[in-house]
Amino acid sequence: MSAGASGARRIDGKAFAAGLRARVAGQVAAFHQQAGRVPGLAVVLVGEDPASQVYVRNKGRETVAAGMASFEHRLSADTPTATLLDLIARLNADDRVDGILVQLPLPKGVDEALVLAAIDPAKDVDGFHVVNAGRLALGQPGLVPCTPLGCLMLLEDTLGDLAGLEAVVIGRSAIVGKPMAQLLLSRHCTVTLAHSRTRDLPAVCRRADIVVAAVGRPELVRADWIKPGATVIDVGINRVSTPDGKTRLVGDVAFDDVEAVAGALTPVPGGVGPMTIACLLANTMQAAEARARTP
Ligand SMILES: Nc1nc(=O)c2c([nH]1)NC[C@@H]1CN(c3ccc(C(=O)N[C@@H](CCC(=O)O)C(=O)O)cc3)C=[N+]21
Ligand SMILES: [Mg+2]
Repeated sequence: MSAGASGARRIDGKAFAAGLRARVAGQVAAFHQQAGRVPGLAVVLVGEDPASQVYVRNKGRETVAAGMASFEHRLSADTPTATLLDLIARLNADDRVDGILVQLPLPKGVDEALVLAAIDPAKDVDGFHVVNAGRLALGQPGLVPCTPLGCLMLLEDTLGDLAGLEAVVIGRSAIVGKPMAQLLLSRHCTVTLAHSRTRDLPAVCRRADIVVAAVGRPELVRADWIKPGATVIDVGINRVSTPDGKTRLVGDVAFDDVEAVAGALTPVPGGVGPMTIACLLANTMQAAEARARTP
């Protein structure tokens, strides 16, 4: 193979997500038959962050495409925490609503922890509530955060059984890194959760059969960090400026270099991002079925 030639399989998250959304759409149709209603997802957007507006629009479109009901609530950036808590209480009580997602980050001045704690854990399709985080930590069934769940699906589709593999997760956020580590542990990986204070991160990564990068640092992970043949999952979505004055999306992984060494890796875009939204729909379906069982 010539220098720089690609050795890695490109993991097609976009295609996998389309398949998952189609399977969810089938479950929605069956649920509609049995329950006489469709699952519903409420998305709450506070403020006018342009990236958040794009995500929320995409979520709404894909929710409807899967046959579910979509409820969007847009509030101004200066909305008091109490008003938001009031809305959450109404959504908790609304039987048409199976899933509630409050788009993060919330504007400064809103008490994020208080808002997330107010969501009924049975409707917490983001899996951010302490009850669902605790269930995941204890290995109990519950709602699992969408991004790490999507990463796990791609890993199992690529590698099959993950038992015994060395996994290094870079980034310890409550939304991705920590739940990712818990999920890999549940699949019997040997898990290292690395972060900004980790000593010799390249050497730690070189042990890994699986690297999940979730730090938000453009192209941090280089080719010489990767054991030949390893599977690399790139959670980063970084918008960077190019010399010609435009912007483009890059991940936390130096894709072109790592592609020559890795066994398989996800691109950005078209990797983990589409899986996040597909898993949100899957979680909403799961919440609807659980609520239908225990009204
Ligand atoms: N409560 C909450 N839950 C979230 O799940 C949540 C959130 N807040 N806040 C923002 C982040 C970000 N996020 C993404 C979802 C889809 C793509 C996605 O589909 N990306 C595409 C294209 C991206 C583009 O072109 O801009 C891709 O990677 O191929 C990206 C990012 C969900 N988030
Ligand atoms: Mg960190």
